[in-house]
Amino acid sequence: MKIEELIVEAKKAREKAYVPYSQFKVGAALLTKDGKVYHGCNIENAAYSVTNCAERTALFKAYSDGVKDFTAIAVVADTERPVPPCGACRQVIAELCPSDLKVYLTNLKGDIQELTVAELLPGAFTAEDLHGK
Ligand SMILES: O=c1ccn([C@H]2C[C@H](O)[C@@H](CO)O2)c(=O)[nH]1
Ligand SMILES: [Zn+2]
Repeated sequence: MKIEELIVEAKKAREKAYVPYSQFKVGAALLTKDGKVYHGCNIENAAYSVTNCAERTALFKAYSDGVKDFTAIAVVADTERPVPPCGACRQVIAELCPSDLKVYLTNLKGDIQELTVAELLPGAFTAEDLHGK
């Protein structure tokens, strides 16, 4: 699948966002090694802090289906610059995706920032830190 197609999928995911509090819709599209696409949107809550971001929704959907091998993730929002994932999502992406996985941050104007998971969260806290001696 071409990156442009994955970004179209992220825009479709964005339309499903549940955002009664911020009105800020975000979509994510996670491409698996088998060529399947998992959609994710942000899902807010009256108790604001339990909101789930689009990126984590997509990853958690895939993981809960037992799917763990990905080739790319695209994220889109109506932002001036390509939408930057929050710190929580960067940490979850760093845990569940390989460090060389391609991340495409985009916006509705068509700007695309391509980076790797390693670049998304340099110095991430990892399982090695937890268990290493
Ligand atoms: O990369 C991002 C940034 C923000 N949000 C969501 C969380 C919340 O619902 C809204 C405003 O922060 O946007 C995402 O889903 N992904
Ligand atoms: Zn987030």
